[in-house]
Amino acid sequence: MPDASNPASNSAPNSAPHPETETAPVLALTDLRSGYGAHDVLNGVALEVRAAEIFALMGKNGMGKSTLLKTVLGLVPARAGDVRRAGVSILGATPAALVASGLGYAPQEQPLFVDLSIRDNLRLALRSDRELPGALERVAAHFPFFLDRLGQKAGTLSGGEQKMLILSRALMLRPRLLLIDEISEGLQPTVVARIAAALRAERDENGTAVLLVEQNLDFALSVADRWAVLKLGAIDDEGDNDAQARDRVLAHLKI
Ligand SMILES: Nc1ncnc2c1ncn2[C@@H]1O[C@H](COP(=O)(O)OP(=O)(O)OP(=O)(O)O)[C@@H](O)[C@H]1O
Repeated sequence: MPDASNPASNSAPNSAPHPETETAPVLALTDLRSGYGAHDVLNGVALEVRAAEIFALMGKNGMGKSTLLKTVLGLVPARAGDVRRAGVSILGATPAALVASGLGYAPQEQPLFVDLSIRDNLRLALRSDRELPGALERVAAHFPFFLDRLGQKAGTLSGGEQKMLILSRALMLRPRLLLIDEISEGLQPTVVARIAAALRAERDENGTAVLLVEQNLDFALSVADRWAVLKLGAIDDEGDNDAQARDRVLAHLKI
């Protein structure tokens, strides 16, 4: 039974990437609507993430950013619209199919097993221990210090190290598109800078696309190629990460 909160849980690090068409975006949302009970949260979101780009999604608290990621993953059911991954609709796809399509997810909630070691937290995302050496190689490329501490319990890691472990677990599965929910929350600047460096390297060296939900504007604009602001469940503004980006985003985030 795959773990629905972690679509990476049923995958192999070397699974073949989803066939990308030359023209289709890595992720395309059209008129996406979802919510909880009688409460509509997403009110018709249209968004495209392209190959090998980091796309930052920002917005004030409660505007629906996490709900958008969860709707892409099917954890919150879409009420209307479409979610297309490399041109193919993934609405209603199983967690295993989402992983096979190249999706990875680093959720905002701490999804680690605190009483298990770093090694076991990584192993749980793999189908077989045979895949562990390749997966650890991938982890070491970004956060080599984990290799010396594989036996340490995840619950004894610092907050920043736990975030790096969550990111490592998602990246070791070699996603084509990684969804990341507020990874910088509560972290000190040096840790945020390490995570930023890992994301840039992942994009530049492996062509991985990232949809980054963030409140930290400086971090988001230090890595993003493009950005959008979500307001009341719809995209209010979007653009390239150019000289005007910071002022434009700030204008939307002002109270
Ligand atoms: N499981 C749930 N059941 C009912 N309502 C929910 C649930 N999860 C979120 N909501 C509501 O949906 C709205 C959007 O929440 P969401 O977490 O997507 O916003 P967000 O933009 O990610 O906010 P934040 O930046 O504070 O995390 C909020 O009003 C929130 O209270």
